[in-house]
Amino acid sequence: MRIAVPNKGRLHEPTVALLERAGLHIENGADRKLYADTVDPDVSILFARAADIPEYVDDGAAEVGITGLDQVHESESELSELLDLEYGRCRLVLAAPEDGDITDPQQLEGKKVATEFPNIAEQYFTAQNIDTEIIEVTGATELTPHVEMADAIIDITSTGTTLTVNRLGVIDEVLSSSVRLFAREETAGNEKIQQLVTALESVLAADDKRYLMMNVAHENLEAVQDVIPGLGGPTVMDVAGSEDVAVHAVVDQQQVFEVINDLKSVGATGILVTEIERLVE
Ligand SMILES: Nc1ncnc2c1ncn2[C@@H]1O[C@H](COP(=O)(O)OP(=O)(O)OP(=O)(O)O)[C@@H](O)[C@H]1O
Ligand SMILES: O=P(O)(O)OC[C@H]1O[C@H](OP(=O)(O)OP(=O)(O)O)[C@H](O)[C@@H]1O
Ligand SMILES: [Mg+2]
Repeated sequence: MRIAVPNKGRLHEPTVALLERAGLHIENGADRKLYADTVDPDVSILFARAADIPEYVDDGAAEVGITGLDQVHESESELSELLDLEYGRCRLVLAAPEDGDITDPQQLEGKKVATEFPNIAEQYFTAQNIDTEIIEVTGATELTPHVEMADAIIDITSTGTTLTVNRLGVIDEVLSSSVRLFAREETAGNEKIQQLVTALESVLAADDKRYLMMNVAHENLEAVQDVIPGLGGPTVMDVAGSEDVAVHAVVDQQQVFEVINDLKSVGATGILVTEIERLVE
């Protein structure tokens, strides 16, 4: 199985880190190398531009791809989404100069819209019966309304800083995006692909969980068990040479603060909180 992964840019590192956590250590990938093996002899990695990855999968050069949903839509290929990997979160928005008159997409009839996403833009305006001229650029789209190249843009925003410093306001949201794992429809059910889905899911499931370990005197055990929400009951183990027991439990990250306070008040001691690599349910 070949996995197409962004070769550079902001999606490269988190994608490699995710695959590593999922157990697919990359073996002989050197800087600028576009192909690498993994510890699994059946899995290799192709490094490609984020925008080209849907094409690699559609053409069969790779069985699965990891890139932004925006890129999958822009490619107009019919691919199956297998998993939302939840990073690279951004929005594709229609934006226009803050001090201009354009406040509604309908006002763009007969006007120019600059974008790195011409297919998405075309679909967006066609669906609303608005006839616009799409101007394709490959970056720095926010400049175009200020040099009379365009009346509005469709571009990515995440923190909103780039729009603000370029005095552009959001008129509409075109697409909400994050990084996805996808495959061709006909191969999506393959065993190896499903194993990859399970491995990546286990990393995502572990992300918002924490592992708690603590010592508890026998007489406090029941109170401690009442306090731990956990995935099923906590694990209770004898501690050699001690009257105490060790209690281990998995809890939601958001609950850790409250649970620790509760545990302390019912007599738990030596409380440890650790991150979890993977959680296979
Ligand atoms: N500001 C952002 N915040 C979050 N995600 C983003 C942002 N910009 C882009 N992305 C996501 O990353 C993907 C890749 O973006 P892009 O192709 O622009 O590469 P890059 O990482 O920005 O590198 P470069 O623009 O230098 O080539 C986009 O398709 C989108 O899914
Ligand atoms: O809302 P913000 O956090 O400011 O992010 C949005 C900016 O990030 C991306 O640009 P990038 O840095 O990838 O440069 P590019 O235009 O060359 O792709 C995107 O094209 C926006 O310009
Ligand atoms: Mg970019």
